[in-house]
Amino acid sequence: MSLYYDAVSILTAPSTTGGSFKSRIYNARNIKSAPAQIYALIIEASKWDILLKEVIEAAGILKLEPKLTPLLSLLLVHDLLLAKSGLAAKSTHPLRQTIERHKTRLRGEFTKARVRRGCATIPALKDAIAREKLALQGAAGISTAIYPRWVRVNNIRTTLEKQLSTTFAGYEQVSSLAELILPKRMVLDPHVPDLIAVAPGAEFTSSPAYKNGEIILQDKASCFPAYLLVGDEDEGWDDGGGLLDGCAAPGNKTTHMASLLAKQQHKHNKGTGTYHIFSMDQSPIRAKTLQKMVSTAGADTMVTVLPGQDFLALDPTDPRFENVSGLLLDPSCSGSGIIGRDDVPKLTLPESTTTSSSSSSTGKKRKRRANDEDDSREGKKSSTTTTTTTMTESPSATDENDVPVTGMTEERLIKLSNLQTRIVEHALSFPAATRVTYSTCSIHLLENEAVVSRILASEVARTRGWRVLRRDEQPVGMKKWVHRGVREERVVEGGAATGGEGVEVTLSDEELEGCLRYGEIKEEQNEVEVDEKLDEDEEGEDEWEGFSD
Ligand SMILES: C[S@@+](CC[C@H](N)C(=O)[O-])C[C@H]1O[C@@H](n2cnc3c(N)ncnc32)[C@H](O)[C@@H]1O
Repeated sequence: MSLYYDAVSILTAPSTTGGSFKSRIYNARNIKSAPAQIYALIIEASKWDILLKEVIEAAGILKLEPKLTPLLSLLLVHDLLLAKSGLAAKSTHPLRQTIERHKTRLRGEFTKARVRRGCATIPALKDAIAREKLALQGAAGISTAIYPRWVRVNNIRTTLEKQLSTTFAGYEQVSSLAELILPKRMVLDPHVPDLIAVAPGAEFTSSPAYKNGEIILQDKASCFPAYLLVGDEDEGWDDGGGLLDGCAAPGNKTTHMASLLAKQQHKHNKGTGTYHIFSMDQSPIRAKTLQKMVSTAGADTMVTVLPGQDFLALDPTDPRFENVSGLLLDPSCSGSGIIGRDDVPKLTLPESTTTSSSSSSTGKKRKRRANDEDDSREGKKSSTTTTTTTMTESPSATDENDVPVTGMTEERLIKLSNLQTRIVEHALSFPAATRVTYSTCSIHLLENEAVVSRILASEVARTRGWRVLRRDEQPVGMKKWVHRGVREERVVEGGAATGGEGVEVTLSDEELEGCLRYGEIKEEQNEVEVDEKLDEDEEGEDEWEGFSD
């Protein structure tokens, strides 16, 4: 039974720990059950919450069983009615017996709720509930479209055109993220090729395209580094050198690089062996996930995974790397940019005689920056930021991040910044390197622009003539991106991390243009203008566009 108590403890813990919802579970110290099991239970229960509330209230079990809390009852009833293997508890456990005393009633109410919605099957019912939830959120003024689900088409296995006529066949193409409030709508991203935004609740993990690696769920910000490095099919990577991903697990950016290369190769009729990618992670466990993702994406022939390899221990003069000309570095960071992603499910709970209804079960949402307006609508904005810098020689989240932000102090940020700087400096020393991207999912200047500034001042950068890539040299979609580097730390109100305020960098305007920030941005239709206009507009009101994995 600890599964249900563990899930309750995760959902009711104060949100001071930061990180994505998944990382909070994996980093929780007080749980006994498998983190994956807790995660799956909460995510699944959150998809059904409004129906479960209806069933539990109609069955009246909270009045009959005073030991059950609304949240506990919702999780238990979910498993009783919907989990393939039923309740995860011994038949003698008192909590299981409490629920099972009412199983006939609960099942009866569940059937009535299904029939009321005219659904013959459970999948049809699931769809109906997803639509009801979206409509309810819309009615409450919560724009779910601000947290779209991002789907990247994998050019190794398929094409955008094929996916539009299969996976997205029933989808209506709309032009702004705000219109994703209704299901079965999609936006083709104007910045990153082959990237599609859909409504946040959209489920793809059981689709053939997802299982076959034709589509990959990867947030927009996490797509910047590979695109900046590899570029478009017409003006992209053409120096024939190899690529290297130094901090690669779970593999989103490695597989994105492979996809971009595959597109270029198809277009120019080159064989898939033309380019090669070395991909590594110092964690042997995470490297297994990396290898799995590479294989699922069909990139085995393009990518060599070096499991458990510390990038800093890699010898740049090793003959294997003599042609490596592009390196992508996405090292461990504070993860502060994903702290506000609000991906902790908020469950609508059943009413008991003593408990008020529809309470949000989960921790508080992180506040936005002090100077943001309109904080009143829950989920309106988040402070998610990924910064990517591309450097040239005369360079994400899901669970990409592996450092919990718990107790993040300035001292800790400086340590991370030191390590990040060492990692990028090491990349700059590869003999054939001409381009390097560095990215974090941190909002802190210390981990972003300050790292760039330190790298530029390093000996290797000065002797080798490294500089930051100018905006006019960036791939087409990235030139249009509005948010660029900043000189001063942005103050984040109420954030768990405090470090870095007061820190400044002296990067030139041109160098800041090479640092792309992901965060609150303007509506996309304003971004198709010329660069100068975009710069002017940047000062204006901004709209949240998505979040990073
Ligand atoms: C933010 S995650 C990378 C996410 C990945 N780029 C993606 O897009 O899926 C950082 C990874 O860097 C790895 N890492 C940190 N320092 C490293 C080093 N010195 N050498 C190799 N891997 C390292 C960590 O184990 C972690 O898996």
